[in-house]
Amino acid sequence: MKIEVKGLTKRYKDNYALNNVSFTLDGPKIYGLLGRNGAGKTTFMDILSGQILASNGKIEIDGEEPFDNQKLTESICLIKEGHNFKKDLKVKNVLKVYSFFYPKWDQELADKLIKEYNLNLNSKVKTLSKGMESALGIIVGLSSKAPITIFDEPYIGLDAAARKKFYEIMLEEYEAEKRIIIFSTHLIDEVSLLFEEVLILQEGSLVLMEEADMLRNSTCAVSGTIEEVEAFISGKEVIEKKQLAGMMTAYVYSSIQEAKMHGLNAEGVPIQELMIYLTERKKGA
Ligand SMILES: Nc1ncnc2c1ncn2[C@@H]1O[C@H](COP(=O)(O)OP(=O)(O)OP(=O)(O)O)[C@@H](O)[C@H]1O
Repeated sequence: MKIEVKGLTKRYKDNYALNNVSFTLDGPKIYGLLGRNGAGKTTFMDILSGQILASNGKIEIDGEEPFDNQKLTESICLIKEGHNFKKDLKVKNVLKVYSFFYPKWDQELADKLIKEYNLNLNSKVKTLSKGMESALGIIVGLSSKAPITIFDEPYIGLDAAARKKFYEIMLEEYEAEKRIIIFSTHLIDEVSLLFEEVLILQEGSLVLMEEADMLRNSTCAVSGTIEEVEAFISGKEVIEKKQLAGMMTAYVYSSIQEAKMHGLNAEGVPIQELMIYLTERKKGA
């Protein structure tokens, strides 16, 4: 499916949650949607999933707008942190409701994940712990097999092992059947290796949209003595530099290969650092 975002604007009184944002997500990929608090990520995902209307501009999914369009929303599954399910429903009934709604629902996968996450089908949602409720959201999101699956901080309360399991299963399922997965999170370092393309929002504007591999190849973390590193980064765009005991590490726009040719230690820059740098720079601009 193709998602075209055209001049998308959402205004709450004088506050622009999204301000004339345009981009296209073309085809199945795992997209990382990143940004600081209040950047407009949830607003974008709510408009995309047909839950709220834009103030101006629009989103078209294969040429159709999602708001009030049930046929289209059967292809979109949005899982948010908490607040996904009616509290009085039992787990098995939650699964039933979603299995009716999503035409490509995969019951076998749902059954497998219920076991993986140790959920009791007869428990009511209101009796689940935060982590268990998040697990149920993850189960619904993955089992929906919706061609556009959106996870908005889906794992509040889930421990590190349970999150790792989620990433593994998500990747397995994605490899088995590709779809558009939009993943928004503040735990960027944990999950960034899964991203194929990264979008960064800041104060309602898009500040970066780039293939993750391209980002990894065009930036690097170099370390060595202060003199060596200073000489290498001179004239280059520097993201950040730190000194410790006569040594320096700098995050810089340059390839790992180039840094290594200068005899420096070099590795990739964490996408989280890049996000902080780009959003700070935008603020100060
Ligand atoms: N219903 C609303 N009424 C008024 N303002 C809103 C509403 N929803 C969002 N906003 C404002 O729009 C801006 C963007 O909010 P949004 O929730 O989209 O950001 P976010 O990037 O998802 O943030 P976070 O990472 O903190 O979840 C914020 O300034 C927020 O206060």
